[in-house]
Amino acid sequence: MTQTTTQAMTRTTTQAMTRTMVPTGQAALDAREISAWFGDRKVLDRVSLAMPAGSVTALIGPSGCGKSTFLRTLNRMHELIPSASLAGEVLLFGKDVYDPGVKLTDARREIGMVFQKPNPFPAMSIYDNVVAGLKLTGGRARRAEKDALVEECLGKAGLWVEVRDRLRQPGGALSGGQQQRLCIARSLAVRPRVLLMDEPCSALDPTSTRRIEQTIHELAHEVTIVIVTHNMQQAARVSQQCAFFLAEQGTPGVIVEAGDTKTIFEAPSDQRTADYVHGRFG
Ligand SMILES: Nc1ncnc2c1ncn2[C@@H]1O[C@H](COP(=O)(O)OP(=O)(O)OP(=O)(O)O)[C@@H](O)[C@H]1O
Repeated sequence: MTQTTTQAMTRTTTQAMTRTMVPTGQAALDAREISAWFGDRKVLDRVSLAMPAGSVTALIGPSGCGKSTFLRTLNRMHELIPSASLAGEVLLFGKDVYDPGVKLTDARREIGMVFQKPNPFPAMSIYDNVVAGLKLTGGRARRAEKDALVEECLGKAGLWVEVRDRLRQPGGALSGGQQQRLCIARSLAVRPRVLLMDEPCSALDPTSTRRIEQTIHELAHEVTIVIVTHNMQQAARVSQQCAFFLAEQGTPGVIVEAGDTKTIFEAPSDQRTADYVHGRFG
C-alpha cells in the first residue's frame, strides 16, 4: 500500500453491516477497508465490499461519492494518477492484487475494465481490436487460435452476427453501441476473471443500452462483473447485489448499505438508501 492512514481504523457499524449483508457465495473480489486520496484529499473512507463470483454487483450513489475511484482501486488503475494514494486490501479469489509479488500486468489482465466512452482503436480493424490485448499482456497465439478467439469473444459480447462479414473494417466505423460491445470483446480476449464497467451505457441510446445489458446478463455466469451506474432501472435490471455509496457534506465516500438488489430497492435498511433509489436526491 502506498499510504497508511493514521486515522483511527475502527470499523463503523455501517461498514460491519455492509459485509454481513452481502450474499455468502465465494467473493471474486473482496475489498477490505479501502481508503483513497487525491493529494491530501481523502475521497474514500475504509470501504469494504465483497463482490460474489459469477454475478453482477452494481455500485450506485450520487455524483462525486467515489464510485469510479473505488472501481479503479480494484484493478490498480487508481495508482496511475500521480497524486493518488490508497490504503486497504483488494483480494482476487483470496490473493492480494497489491502484493509486491503480483505483476501489475497480471492484475489488469485478470481484472479487465470497460469505460464510459467506447474506446476501440479507431483505425485498427475489428479483428485486430479484439486481439489487441494479447500483445499488451505478452500473450501469443497462432492465426487459427486468434480466429477462434475473435469469434468466441465477439459472440460473447453479442456482436459476432453483426460484424462477421466485415472483420477487416475499422473499429471506428461501428456505431457507439457496437463499439462498446467491441470493447467488451477486447476485454474478454485476455480471459479476465472480473470485468469492471464504469457507466458503460451512459454514452449510448436506449436500444444499444438494452443490448449491452443483455450482454452483461449473458456474461455474468462466467465473468464476475462490477458496474458503476447512475441509472437505477439499469442497476435493478442487471445486478444481483448493490452497494450504495455516499459522501455527505464534503466527507469522504463510504458505503451506506450493500446487499442483494431486491432488498436495496424494495426494503433498504437506511433511509438515505431509500431516498436515493426512489429518486428523492442525487
Ligand atoms: N484525478 C483526480 N484528481 C483529483 N480528484 C479527483 C480525481 N478523480 C476524482 N476526484 C475526486 O474524487 C471524488 C470522487 O470522484 P469519483 O469520480 O470517484 O466519484 P463518482 O461517484 O464516480 O462520481 P460520478 O458519478 O460523477 O462519476 C470527487 O470529489 C472527485 O472530484
